[in-house]
Amino acid sequence: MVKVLFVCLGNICRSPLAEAVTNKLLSDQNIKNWTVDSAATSRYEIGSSPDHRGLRLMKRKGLTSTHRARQICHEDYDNFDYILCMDDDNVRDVRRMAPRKREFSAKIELLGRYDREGPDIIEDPYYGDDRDFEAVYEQCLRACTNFIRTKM
Ligand SMILES: N#Cc1ccccc1-c1cc(NCCCN2CCCCC2)c2ccccc2n1
Repeated sequence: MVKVLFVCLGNICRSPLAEAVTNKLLSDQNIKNWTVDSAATSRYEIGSSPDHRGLRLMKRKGLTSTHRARQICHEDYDNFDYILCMDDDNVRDVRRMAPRKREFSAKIELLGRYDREGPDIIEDPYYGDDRDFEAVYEQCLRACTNFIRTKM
């Protein structure tokens, strides 16, 4: 049983895409006992569906998402084994928002570190276009594929 939380700034572009990619990879490999979720460091888009550009890309790739944006909370730090962030600002904010009083189980890492062919950082495509969302998808596909392989 692996429990992984993907995190980005608004939880409508990068992290719900990483969540959808991971769910598809697990389903295609008939791996059942994983928990996959995503969250935001900010409160910008709480309750929002994934960005329409991301939903369009998911449809093209045969992915689905019913996710609604939520902000990371203290329970996440013990409910998940891994909190995988998209960029260094996310890592900084996730560390800053962690519960102070106690140790917690989640390992906070950059998702891109699992992408051997690309950069460690998965850039925010919010002010970008479909090509930027495609680039985020390709990085997530490689990184999530390797993440699953190393945690099986
Ligand atoms: N901030 C930044 C930023 C900087 C560089 C590149 C992208 C972004 C950026 C901006 C967003 N919303 C616009 C600003 C939101 N308002 C900012 C001031 C407080 C009230 C809210 C995003 C929303 C969802 C997901 C990712 C986003 N990413």
